[in-house]
Amino acid sequence: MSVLVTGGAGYIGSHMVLGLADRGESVVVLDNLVTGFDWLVSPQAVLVQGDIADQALVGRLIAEHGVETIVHFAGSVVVPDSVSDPLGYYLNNTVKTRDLIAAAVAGGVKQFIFSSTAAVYGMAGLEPVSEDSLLQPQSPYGRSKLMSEMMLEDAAKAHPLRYAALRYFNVAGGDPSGRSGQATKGATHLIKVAVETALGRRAAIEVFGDDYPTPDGTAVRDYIHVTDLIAAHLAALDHLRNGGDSLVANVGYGRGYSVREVLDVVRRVHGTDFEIRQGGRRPGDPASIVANADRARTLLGWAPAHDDLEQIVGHAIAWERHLMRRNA
Ligand SMILES: NC(=O)c1ccc[n+]([C@@H]2O[C@H](COP(=O)([O-])OP(=O)(O)OC[C@H]3O[C@@H](n4cnc5c(N)ncnc54)[C@H](O)[C@@H]3O)[C@@H](O)[C@H]2O)c1
Ligand SMILES: O=c1ccn([C@@H]2O[C@H](COP(=O)(O)OP(=O)(O)O[C@H]3O[C@H](CO)[C@H](O)[C@H](O)[C@H]3O)[C@@H](O)[C@H]2O)c(=O)[nH]1
Repeated sequence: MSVLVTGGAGYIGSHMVLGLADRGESVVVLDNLVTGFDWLVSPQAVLVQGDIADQALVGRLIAEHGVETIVHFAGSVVVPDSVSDPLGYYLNNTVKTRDLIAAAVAGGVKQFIFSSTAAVYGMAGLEPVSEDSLLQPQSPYGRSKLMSEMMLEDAAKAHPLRYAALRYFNVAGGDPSGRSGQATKGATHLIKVAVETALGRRAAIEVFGDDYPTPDGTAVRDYIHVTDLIAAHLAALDHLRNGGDSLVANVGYGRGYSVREVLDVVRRVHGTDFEIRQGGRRPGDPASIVANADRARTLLGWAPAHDDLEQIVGHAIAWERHLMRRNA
């Protein structure tokens, strides 16, 4: 009995592989290595290089490894890129997820855990959003993920498949013992870019927009430590294995930080100043998104252990130093 992790060579997926392996689970990773890295995959897992849309391959992996659960991270993840290449995002995130779900149903997979996103809410306002808040994605990325949620909901009604769609807020940081982190080339995520700038790998960081209706005018997000996010996946896996119902759940801390506040924390934790340039708004960006994650806490028993922006940034810095030594 194995767990199939798609996108397991990527940032978040590689942490899931570690979380599963640490529990003694048998893990198969399917990843086409478009943005992932084979060296990020724990040697305790089997890595298969291939595409999630290859239904014959997925069917073979399910049969050969006795896969009962698929945890689906593979996808395209950059909000502004989805604005310039919507059809590419709908193909990789929606059409190919449909193929993967079809292979899961055909192969008799029992449980499916899906990487959804806070981007499904869109213009959320400053109040924390719960799962039944208005779904109004502002970007093709958010829409591509919402459509995947809808497909899962319908497939689960028609077939013996139960699922958890976890809506992640902004994931950051790295494995506390330094085994994985974000290695994405040309990364666009705020904490990764800020840490690269603090370590002198970029000349400056640009703040996208200072005229949002937020306390300091810069956009507000709910940053969650990747290890806490993985704990929510492991809790969702246990919930489904124990016969629990399908669910959609937010995974965030319920506390928002503005871009300026995040940059202050990076400066403080790293102990140096770096150049910050003020720029205009980035297409597809909502002003603020903060989670109400009561459902994950009550239904899954999820209890975060790293809810501390300084710790998140500290782990991101430690990982970045590791990458610099590795590439030296
Ligand atoms: N990073 C965040 O803050 C965040 C927030 C919400 C949701 N998510 C979701 O989490 C998931 C993982 O994101 P990440 O930050 O680890 O990104 P990532 O780019 O590091 O990981 C994605 C992985 O999927 C692989 N992949 C992409 N398309 C594939 C395909 N067609 N077939 C096989 N493999 C493929 C890539 O090679 C990569 O290893 C994504 O679905 C993303 O939408 C991320
Ligand atoms: O160099 C930068 C990078 C980012 N930002 C700002 O920082 C905030 C956070 O941006 P990120 O790119 O780090 O993250 P997003 O909120 O755009 O999106 C991330 O979180 C979402 C969920 O909230 C999605 O799921 C998505 O996959 C993931 O990339 C945004 O206001 C952005 O404009 C900057 O000002 N400068």
